[in-house]
Amino acid sequence: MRCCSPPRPAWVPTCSSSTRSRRSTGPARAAGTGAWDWPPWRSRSRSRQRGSTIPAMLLPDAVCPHSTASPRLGPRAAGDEVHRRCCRGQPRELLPASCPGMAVPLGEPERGRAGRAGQGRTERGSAGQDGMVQGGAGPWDHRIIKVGKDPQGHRVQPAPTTTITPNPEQGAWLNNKGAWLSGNGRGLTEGGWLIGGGPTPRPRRVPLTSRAGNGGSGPRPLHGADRCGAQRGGACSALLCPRGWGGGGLATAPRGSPSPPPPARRGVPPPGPRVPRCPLHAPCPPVSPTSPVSPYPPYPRPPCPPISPHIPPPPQTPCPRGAAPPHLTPPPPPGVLPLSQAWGRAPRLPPSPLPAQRRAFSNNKILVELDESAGVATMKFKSPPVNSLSLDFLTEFCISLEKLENDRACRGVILTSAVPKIFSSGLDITEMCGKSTEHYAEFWRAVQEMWLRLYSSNMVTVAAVNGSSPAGGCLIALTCDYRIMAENPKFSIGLNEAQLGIVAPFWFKDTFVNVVGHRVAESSLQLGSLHPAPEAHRIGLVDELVPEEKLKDRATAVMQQWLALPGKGGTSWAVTECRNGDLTCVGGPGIEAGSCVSVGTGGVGGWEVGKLSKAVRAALGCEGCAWHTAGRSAGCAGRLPPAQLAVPALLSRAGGA
Ligand SMILES: CCCCC/C=C/C(=O)SCCNC(=O)CCNC(=O)[C@H](O)C(C)(C)COP(=O)(O)OP(=O)(O)OC[C@H]1O[C@@H](n2cnc3c(N)ncnc32)[C@H](O)[C@@H]1OP(=O)(O)O
Repeated sequence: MRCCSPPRPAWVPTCSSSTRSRRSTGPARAAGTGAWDWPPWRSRSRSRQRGSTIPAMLLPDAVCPHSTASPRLGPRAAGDEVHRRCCRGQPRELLPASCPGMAVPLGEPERGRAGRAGQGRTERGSAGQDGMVQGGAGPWDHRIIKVGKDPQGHRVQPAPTTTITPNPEQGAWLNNKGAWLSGNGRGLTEGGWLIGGGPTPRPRRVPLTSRAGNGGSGPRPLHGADRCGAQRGGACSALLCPRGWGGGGLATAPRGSPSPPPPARRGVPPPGPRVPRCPLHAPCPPVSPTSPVSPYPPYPRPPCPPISPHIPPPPQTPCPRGAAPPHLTPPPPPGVLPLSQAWGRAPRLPPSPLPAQRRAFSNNKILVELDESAGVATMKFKSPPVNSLSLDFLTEFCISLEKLENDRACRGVILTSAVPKIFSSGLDITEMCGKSTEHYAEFWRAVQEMWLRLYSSNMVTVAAVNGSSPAGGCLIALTCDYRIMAENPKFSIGLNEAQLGIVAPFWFKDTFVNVVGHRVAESSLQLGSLHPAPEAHRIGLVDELVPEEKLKDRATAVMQQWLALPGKGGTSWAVTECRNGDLTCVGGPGIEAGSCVSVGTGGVGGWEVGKLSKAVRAALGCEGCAWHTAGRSAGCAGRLPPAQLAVPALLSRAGGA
């Protein structure tokens, strides 16, 4: 129930006050032009000011005192009355849809009343009639559309069908009847209609049936499961509560639907397909038709707890290990990667005396088996024929890794392949040609994220290389703490990009240099060498060779050795950032950002995406910063003064066992 009632944002004005403030700020006309220079109700700017993106247009009319008149007078009459009483004959185009004066859908007989809205700016044709609607002076001068036709020139249905022409730059929308709409893409209101949309304009017509929910005082916020705030980690705004908000659901009209479905009675779902109820929220208790319960939701309402999308909320029982379970740890601030949570994890626990517990989860590309008693997971690549690193693979890799990061039972990961003779063939070449620029960007972001997450993992990472491992496959192995390879001379490993006529990105190169040293890396990269296993061992590219059948056992033994070390048994590292010429610790595993050794001024924020990428960019761009790991330093560490180079070594592990 708590989650079903929609929140009333603290800043939301009541209808009357918002009407007042709108009037007080007044829709100013540009001098001499007669055009409205800015719609004063533009909720977008209001929302921005208040740090919210919820447009005022989505305000509940429940907060409008006028709405009390609605049951008595009926929606039309109430609308007329309020329009006269409060809105002082303002052109309808300039009224917010949350005003009950707009309760009657445009396109109904009232339409004629609106007349012109600003000389020379918008001129409303009758619905369905072709005619020009053009912008006048003002920010939307350029806007010219045809009444009765959509932007593609297709003829559209007469009113109340609405075609929306978005102007993302201005945050304003124009319909085919010349009325300005306001909103931020999460929902647009026009009279008795509420038009769904997304940040990318996706015109959908949704007849507003929710008026029935409170006696018909005006438009209701649209809610669909796809818009549930809780599903995006925010507060739920589910409006499907039968206690008043929308009468149990909003029907979604198919495109071009000629008319809205008949209004529903309060508490009775309207006909038509129902928007699915938010699966994250408990259903509201049934409300009897005669229930004296207020149809309006109580507010302010505490926000729903942050819940990862698609993961059902875990039972909030005490953690058997005595520490706060991960889902009860405070959510990271906005813009902070969840990875940071892993840094703050409680000290490792000694191996459990209980019998070995194994868990496994799998996705299409990767099989993960977690031995809880050992605290070790094995990630097996299973993407035949060659485990190429496609976007899907990389995404699933990062998700699996993050799951393990956040799993308190897991302290180390062994990476290996379930495909015979191939560890990984590297980046999927088909992802790098014939695709859109956006796809390339997404793909490369995924490649980098894979590298960053693995390199910065809080867990011990061991690569059990049981097959060939060119290019990107080699990068995965290089990014681990330790590499064991099957001693099969047919298996080779290396950064062979030069043989393909491409250049290994500099962060591939840096990772390579960190492992094999400068000179070996230089010649190997220049030749694009793929080193057979024995040679790879000789040059230090892999740490040891073992017969293939012993690879798993050896990897497990190495892992135990690492995990037996004090502290987390993992790598110790910190991101350092250059500020005013000084290095500052941004954070690291078990190291609170800003609370560890810092050289120079203050600590900085933590694992914040922007800052991290800035640090990494700076590190890799040799701007005087370095991204360090204990025992290996990436980037341009060589340029740093010795004192700064010593910083990572000074970092002691906090929170170790
Ligand atoms: C723009 C800057 C980018 C810089 C960074 C680039 C990083 C990279 O990782 S680039 C990719 C580099 N990878 C390679 O060069 C590997 C090429 N592949 C091989 O050497 C071999 O395929 C093998 C040793 C991995 C496996 O050999 P084998 O068992 O004999 O299998 P096949 O050669 O017959 O291949 C089977 C099948 O898989 C396709 N394939 C192989 N590698 C890739 C790949 N990287 N991406 C996509 N697809 C790959 C291969 O084409 C075969 O497909 P079919 O012909 O359809 O059966």
